Amino acid sequence: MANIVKYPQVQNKLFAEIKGVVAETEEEVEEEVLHKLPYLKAVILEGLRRHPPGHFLLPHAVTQDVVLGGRLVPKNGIVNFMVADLGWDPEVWEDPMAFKPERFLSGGGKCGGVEEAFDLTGSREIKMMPFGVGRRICPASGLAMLHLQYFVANLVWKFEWRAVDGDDVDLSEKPLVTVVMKNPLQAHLSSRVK
Ligand code: HEM
Repeated sequence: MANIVKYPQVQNKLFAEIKGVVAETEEEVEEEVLHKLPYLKAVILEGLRRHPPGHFLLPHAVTQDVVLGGRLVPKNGIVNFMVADLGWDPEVWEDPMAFKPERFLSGGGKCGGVEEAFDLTGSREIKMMPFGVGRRICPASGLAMLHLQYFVANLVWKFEWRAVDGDDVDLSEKPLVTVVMKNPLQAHLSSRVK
């Protein structure tokens, strides 16, 4: 939501996309239409890439000696995966620190591709892993994606979000159990409901 407030063009594009599939009189964006909103999904994916709630996975361990990139990880050795850094790798992502949902849409840049084809589970390739990958992937990743899409769609459908005058939204992060905003988002909301 902070990026949506910071970049009004993202919010306008999102609102226009929702308006294209939801009748103006509808109070709610229903779950059934979420699959018709590729830009919404791209915004959520970009949020998870740029600001993954966990900068590390749960610690994993190897059950036998493994050589990874020329280095030995000994049996029972603990491996930590640097989730945030993976999503910010300039070798993989063009202009990685910028918030550009278009990169998840067809032809949207170095990591572009048809949005539906983006492999969040990492079963084909791993470009980011906000939910982990493989056997220990977050079992609620589908539920989390559904809720993120549903809530963001409805928050933008029902309210116009504007930054507080003179306030450049500060995206600095603070690590707690998950990573949160260092300075919580402040915004002016106006109801769009007529
Ligand atoms: C945006 C929301 C969420 C994110 C980014 C997220 C991310 C993650 C990550 C990175 C892991 C560790 C994976 C690994 O170590 O390989 C994990 C594990 C887990 N998550 Fe989530 N999660 C989210 C929401 C949820 C929700 C809503 C639930 C429960 C309803 C949940 C339940 C779990 C459980 C039970 C595990 C442990 C799985 C295991 O160790 O086998 N997560 N999650």
